[in-house]
Amino acid sequence: MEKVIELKDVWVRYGNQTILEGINLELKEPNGLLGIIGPNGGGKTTFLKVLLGLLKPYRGSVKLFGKPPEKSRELVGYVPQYKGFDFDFPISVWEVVLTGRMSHTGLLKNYREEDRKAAEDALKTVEMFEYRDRQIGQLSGGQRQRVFIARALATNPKLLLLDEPNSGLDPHMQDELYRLLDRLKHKMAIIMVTHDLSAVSVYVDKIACLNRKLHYHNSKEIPIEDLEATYQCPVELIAHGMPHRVLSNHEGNP
Ligand SMILES: Nc1ncnc2c1ncn2[C@@H]1O[C@H](COP(=O)(O)OP(=O)(O)OP(=O)(O)O)[C@@H](O)[C@H]1O
Repeated sequence: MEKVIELKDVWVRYGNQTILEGINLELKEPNGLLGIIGPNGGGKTTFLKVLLGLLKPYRGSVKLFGKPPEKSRELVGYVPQYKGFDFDFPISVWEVVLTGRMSHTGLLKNYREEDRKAAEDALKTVEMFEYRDRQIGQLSGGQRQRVFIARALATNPKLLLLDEPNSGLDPHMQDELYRLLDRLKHKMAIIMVTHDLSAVSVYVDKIACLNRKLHYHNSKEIPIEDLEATYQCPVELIAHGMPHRVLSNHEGNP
């Protein structure tokens, strides 16, 4: 079976600042949830952009499903951070999800029956179909996030990338989000970038830490040295009801 992701010695820089340094990552399983943690500015969003083919490494190779990212776009769903999004922008839930099909249709108004069906299925998957005629600005933060996930699901991706999907959500909404991801991860591979270290310890199947360099051991266990190298400070592990672990560090979690 084709590997979901294969990165070999990937280096990325902005100007003369190196952001990603010698990244190697192999993800073979077609499903499961990988959490990527790391400090602010550590390169997590940059890393996702490399997977999406939006940024080209100056060294190294990137393959998704055996192909370069620009040839595997339709297999990848992306839920970016929407922190700059103007929620007064007049667009309905239905239209947001349909934009997820735009690479298929070209123009939104020309969508076909299969686009309509894909958008409907995606909204049903995230349990938001009954909200399809609402304006996006009329939804709660958790509901919006579900709609954006539906948008990413509208192409039936085999890999779903989420950039801090829990940010700005209250604990109850976060819980619902993680339960949704828990369901989705049986159908696709998911990578979630997050600062929520306690959620990572509970919900993900595997963890990677990123701060310029990526530390990954194809497991949920991260050696304390890797955590300290990533956060560049002493890290304390707190037992939190076996078998989960919660990390405590300078970012104040939990
Ligand atoms: N377009 C850009 N041009 C120049 N530098 C950039 C650009 N985008 C990001 N950077 C820099 O690259 C570094 C990594 O940024 P990135 O957004 O990937 O980090 P991050 O780990 O996602 O951070 P956060 O957790 O705060 O979202 C930062 O120092 C940032 O200032």
